[in-house]
Amino acid sequence: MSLPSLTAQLQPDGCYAVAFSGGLDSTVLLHQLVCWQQQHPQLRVRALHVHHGLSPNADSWAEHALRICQQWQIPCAVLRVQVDSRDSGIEAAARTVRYQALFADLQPGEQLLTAQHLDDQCETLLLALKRGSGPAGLASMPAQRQYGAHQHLRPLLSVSRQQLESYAMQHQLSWIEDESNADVRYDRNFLRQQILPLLQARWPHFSAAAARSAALCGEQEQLLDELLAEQLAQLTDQQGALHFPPLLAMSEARRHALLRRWITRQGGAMPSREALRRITDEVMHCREDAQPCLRFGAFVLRRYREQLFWLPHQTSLRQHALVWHTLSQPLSLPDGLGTVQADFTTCAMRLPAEDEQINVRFQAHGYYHLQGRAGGREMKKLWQELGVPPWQRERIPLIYYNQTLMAAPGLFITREGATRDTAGWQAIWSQQ
Ligand SMILES: Nc1ncnc2c1ncn2[C@@H]1O[C@H](COP(=O)(O)OP(=O)(O)OP(=O)(O)O)[C@@H](O)[C@H]1O
Repeated sequence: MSLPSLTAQLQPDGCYAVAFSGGLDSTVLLHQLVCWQQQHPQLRVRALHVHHGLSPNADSWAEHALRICQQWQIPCAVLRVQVDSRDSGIEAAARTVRYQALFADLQPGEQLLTAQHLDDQCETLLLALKRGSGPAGLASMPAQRQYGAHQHLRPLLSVSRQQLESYAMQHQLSWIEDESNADVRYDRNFLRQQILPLLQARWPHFSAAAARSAALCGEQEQLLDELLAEQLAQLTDQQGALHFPPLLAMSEARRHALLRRWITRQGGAMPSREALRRITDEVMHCREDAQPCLRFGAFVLRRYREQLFWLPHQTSLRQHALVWHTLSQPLSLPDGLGTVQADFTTCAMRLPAEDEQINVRFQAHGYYHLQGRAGGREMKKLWQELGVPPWQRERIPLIYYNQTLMAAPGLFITREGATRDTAGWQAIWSQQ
């Protein structure tokens, strides 16, 4: 079998890492690259095998991958991962960690190749139909996508499994069969073993036609992406918050299209129609002071004033109190909040007295006078004036001397914390 698709998609002087499971598809892909490299010695190819540790055979698969690569004189790395299937099914969890490991191992300028084929694409489309997906889901797998700084290509997407098998026979390739592929309790295997053969027997071009439908859906989605990109950029601020009032004047279709793109850009999964309706009804239309919060897996959607926020699920740090013993050393904050450190080149806050201990807490109540402002205010009012959303108020490090609030780094200094002489410091909060 000749594979024009490979040479059409790849560069003869490119730098490629093949995700090599040792199964039929990736064995054919790797073999083609090895042959192609003989004609184009500048082509750089290596193999990456992910060891999931899920099957008792995982070690022997890794050994097989290494053996084949040694035979073909291709560098091969085995990447060991741990699959945690608590949040999603085992297949989805394995896929997530697999791609994380593969992309993390890529070198600058290297592109990732995976070997999904036409029948995989057809199965993906049928699975998307089963879930009731919209055009983005029905678009199935793109032949090419950008992932961070790297390209991910699927050069065999238009090649059928039967073609791959003939190629493997012709070149006497050996490959491994994952025993779990026979288990029809998995939806994909059920389609592969029991449904697709029936469809193919009746309509031999079914997979190719389904893949064409997927590509057409992908094209529509891309067009919408392009048409909506400018408007989405105008509505989104640098932190990713979405200014939503204009969405309420739009048709439902346009509002949903913008919300979907905003959510996926923030790292969320594609929301259902029902979820989008709830966002409109329960979050955008609710009373301003209602503090709505919708949970989506590991994320929450919140509203503050006229903006929507898509945030990782975060805990309140109200109960935390840390003692800052040595000002010359940065103080590490809990829950990935970074550090606070002292800057003695700026004289903003007074230094603590002998009997005052510096501590950092994450809550404040009561009435305060701030430096540089006339009159005092309730803490709640101060946060409102500063435009700090309620959920952030319990995650901002506050500097206290004993029981008295002195400052919120970068936001304010209280009258008690202000310095009246030339000695002093300021607290800097670094959130990396
Ligand atoms: N253990 C592995 N090590 C390296 N690459 C792998 C491994 N498993 C799968 N791959 C790569 O991913 C491709 C798709 O494999 P498979 O069809 O089993 O994945 P999947 O779980 O259905 O998910 P997806 O198709 O979305 O990646 C393979 O052709 C191969 O390139």
